[in-house]
Amino acid sequence: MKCARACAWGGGTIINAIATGLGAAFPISMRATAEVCEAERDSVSTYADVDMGPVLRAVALVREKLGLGPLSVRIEGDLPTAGGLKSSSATLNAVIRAAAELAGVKLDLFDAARLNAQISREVGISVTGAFDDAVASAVGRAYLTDNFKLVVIRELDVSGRAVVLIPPWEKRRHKLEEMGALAPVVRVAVSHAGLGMWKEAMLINAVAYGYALGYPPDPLLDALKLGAVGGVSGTGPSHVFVAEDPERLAQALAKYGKTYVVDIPRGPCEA
Ligand SMILES: Nc1ncnc2c1ncn2[C@@H]1O[C@H](COP(=O)(O)OP(=O)(O)OP(=O)(O)O)[C@@H](O)[C@H]1O
Ligand SMILES: O=C(O)C1=C[C@@H](O)[C@@H](O)[C@H](O)C1
Repeated sequence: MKCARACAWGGGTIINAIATGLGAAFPISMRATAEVCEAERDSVSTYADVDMGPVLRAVALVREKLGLGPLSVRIEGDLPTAGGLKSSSATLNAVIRAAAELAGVKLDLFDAARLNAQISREVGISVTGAFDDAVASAVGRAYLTDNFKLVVIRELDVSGRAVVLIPPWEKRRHKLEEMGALAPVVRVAVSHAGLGMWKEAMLINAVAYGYALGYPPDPLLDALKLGAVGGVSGTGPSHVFVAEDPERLAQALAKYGKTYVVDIPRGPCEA
């Protein structure tokens, strides 16, 4: 039986696309790796404690699109599935890249992300398709994207290191009406990102979505006081901050939950 392996990055939010359809994300150096093998029937195993229904449906769609038979998929990695860290985008990117190799299909990383967005909408693991997350995860760079048109608007120059905070708060992704109500503010973030001003965009986004989703503002305020930028990632509860002195910030935020210092990759994940 032939097998292939590929990996993809998790990520953090600059602008959550749920309110406007336009979003931006950057990669973080936590990954999901997929080993995909020809098999007698579809199966998926993973390191994560997640509902396997959506990923199984996604694998069936990936192999249909690539003209493959049944697949056994094993997902490994260090990317937490706490919510907000783009674990579904990374998992699906890793599966798509490995399956494409198995099928002998040359798939450009942006096209892999497009397929990811189409499938993630179809199986219901994202609202907009999360093309912003999928591109950052596959290409390993930060971009502003239009998730409905599946186009990249521009690259954003995000580099250095980041702090991931995973607080013990429940997910609030069902608050679609609240997120939509903040669209006028999120459009201001999009205007800034369009000019390359991603730090301003990230702060406006964090304040808007933090408010709409009702997360406590304390981690964001503490991070701002220490000169970092960031806030809630996606719909949370994870928060992500880009910081000059990430060790100091991680220490300051440890009272809110688990913290990790991560790199911001500058290229695709290599398995
Ligand atoms: N590490 C993983 N291994 C296998 N399947 C996964 C993994 N992460 C996500 N999935 C699949 O995607 C579905 C949605 O997961 P989840 O909502 O936690 O994604 P997420 O990307 O972490 O969330 P967010 O969009 O908030 O960052 C899961 O039910 C599962 O089917
Ligand atoms: O479900 C979605 O469409 C999205 C979820 C979050 O990750 C967002 O950050 C992303 O921009 C869009």
